[in-house]
Amino acid sequence: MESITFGVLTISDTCWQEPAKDTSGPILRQLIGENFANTQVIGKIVPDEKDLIQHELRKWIDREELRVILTTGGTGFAPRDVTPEATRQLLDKECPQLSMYITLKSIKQTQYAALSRGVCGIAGNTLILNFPGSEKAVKECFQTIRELLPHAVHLIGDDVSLVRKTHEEVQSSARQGHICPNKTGTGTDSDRNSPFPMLAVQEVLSIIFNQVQRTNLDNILLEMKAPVNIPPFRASIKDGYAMKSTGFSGSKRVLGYIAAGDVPTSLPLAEDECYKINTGAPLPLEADCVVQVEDTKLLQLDKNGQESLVDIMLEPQAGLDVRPVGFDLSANDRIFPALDPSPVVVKSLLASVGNKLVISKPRVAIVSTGSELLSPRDQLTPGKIFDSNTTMLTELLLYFGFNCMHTSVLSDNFEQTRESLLDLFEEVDFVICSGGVSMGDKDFVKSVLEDLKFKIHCGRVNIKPGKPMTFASRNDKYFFGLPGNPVSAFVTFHLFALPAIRFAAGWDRCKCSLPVLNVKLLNDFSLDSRPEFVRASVISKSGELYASVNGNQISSRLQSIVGADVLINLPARTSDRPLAKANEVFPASVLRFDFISKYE
Ligand SMILES: Nc1nc2c(c(=O)[nH]1)N[C@H]1C(S)=C(S)[C@@H](COP(=O)(O)OP(=O)(O)OC[C@H]3O[C@@H](n4cnc5c(N)ncnc54)[C@H](O)[C@@H]3O)O[C@H]1N2
Ligand code: MOO
Ligand SMILES: [Mg+2]
Repeated sequence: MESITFGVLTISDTCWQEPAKDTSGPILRQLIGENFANTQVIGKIVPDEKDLIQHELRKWIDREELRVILTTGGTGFAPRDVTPEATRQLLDKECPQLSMYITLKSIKQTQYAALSRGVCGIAGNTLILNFPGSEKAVKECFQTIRELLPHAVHLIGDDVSLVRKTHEEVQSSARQGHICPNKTGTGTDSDRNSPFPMLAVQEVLSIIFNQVQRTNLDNILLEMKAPVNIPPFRASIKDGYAMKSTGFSGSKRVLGYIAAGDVPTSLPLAEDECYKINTGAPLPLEADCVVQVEDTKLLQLDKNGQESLVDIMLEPQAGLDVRPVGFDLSANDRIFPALDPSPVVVKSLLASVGNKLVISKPRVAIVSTGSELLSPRDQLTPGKIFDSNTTMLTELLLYFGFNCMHTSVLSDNFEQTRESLLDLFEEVDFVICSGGVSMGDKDFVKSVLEDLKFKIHCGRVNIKPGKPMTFASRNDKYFFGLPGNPVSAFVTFHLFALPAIRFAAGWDRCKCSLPVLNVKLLNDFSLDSRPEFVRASVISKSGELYASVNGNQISSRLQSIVGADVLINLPARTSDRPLAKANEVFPASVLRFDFISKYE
């Protein structure tokens, strides 16, 4: 076991309401970090609610790599103090001597330690210790058990042989450098090549769609019935005059004016009378048609300057320019005639029937890795570059209607990457990471994934750019390791990450990938040994779509996405076909809604 993961659970109504008041949790996390090198710590705050405490404890107990849980708070005599009761129910084995030891040591400091009811025990392969809530108490309790923890953890893991090794490891303050995950420095030539086969694009996509759990939007949306009629009243379609169609054309007295938003009038209406009415306004109960104002003539104004007599110059027909109740959508009909996950469609249709349902979207985090990265707001320093991937990927998510919940920029460091991913996956479903997935000595991403027990379904794809694209998952958590090269990240986001997120959001599989249409090459283009996704602008010439390649396609040159309307899907070079010729037709993936740059 390379490292011990701790969970620190603050149990307190007050801290739940105001997290800033939680000082004991952070102190414990700090003490763990200071005393145990090579460990990860995650923290959480829950109120003094038994089921919420147990929910969080169960989540952590189930995490294979999480071996120690320290709770602080809720161990006293107060009515809301339920931590021991919540904990005890989850234990496979109680460790009363451990809690007694803690109490005996604490009692030397204060007799009030006798009023703490905290329990210690083992659940699965996790050791759980209840500490009191005060800062002083957690410091004392931590000091009491510090020495015991590594042995206890390995005894639980039933691997006593590791106790000594772990003891040195866990006690040593020196951080252990990780040897190159690709072992290229070990001299054994076997590791001079990637162990991951280069998979075809379609194969990667079918793996993705088989792995990613799709939100069943169909059930949610297609089963929804309209709670109201649209329109809820007989509504005028035009600005004009509401009347009885049996009254024929000719002059009619104007009884009043009905604006949109007015309540329908139930006053009697003779055949030679009418109401002035606006579009969207409710018809008077006795009217059955509307003649638009263009088909009338004003004959008279009353002394207040209001219309009093009009000439209806069109023969009125029953139902003319009237939307009957429920005409657009009647109550109990399905709101969605078909599945369309576009937020514009879903949200506006739900709004139209006053439904407040919020369809949650997949939670996504963006991670950029690379010790060379600087924030675009920093000053450039030697050996560094500005991080453009974080901005690009965040903007791409936004462009496609998804939100980025977290962004983080990590240096090329195994532990830091591991800890960050562990924390992020507590909060999100997808991590879209760039960098550190190829053959480099500090390309830790794949080995971190393995360490976190993620299954790497794809470690390389047979495409250019984007070859080292990595897709991994663990239960319902999904990880995309896009290559660090900005254009590789751009292309692989579109080809793999976006379809996966859309699928998780409930999109139909056929709509998840970018739409593909045929384009004609404007100029010759030499083919690569890998199938290539070339950035190109589209010109519509007499109804035909031509694609003009956007300059040098090297995967580091972000400028190639300028004006990129499509990615031309070019085949790999073969001996008898080294060149894609001008006017040849190729499929192209459409990158944006406005994908025609020029009309000629
Ligand atoms: N020996 C081999 N070397 C490389 C191979 C290979 O097969 N054998 N693959 C090449 C290909 S193809 C690609 S793509 C890159 C991808 O490598 P990584 O995913 O490990 O990316 P990094 O090495 O971290 O960075 C690559 C490149 O991109 C720059 N970068 C990284 N992050 C950002 C960012 N956030 N913003 C802007 N630029 C970024 C980084 O500085 C590097 O220049 O591997 C090839 N190598
Ligand atoms: O796969 Mo890389 O993106 O060609 O450089
Ligand atoms: Mg690299």
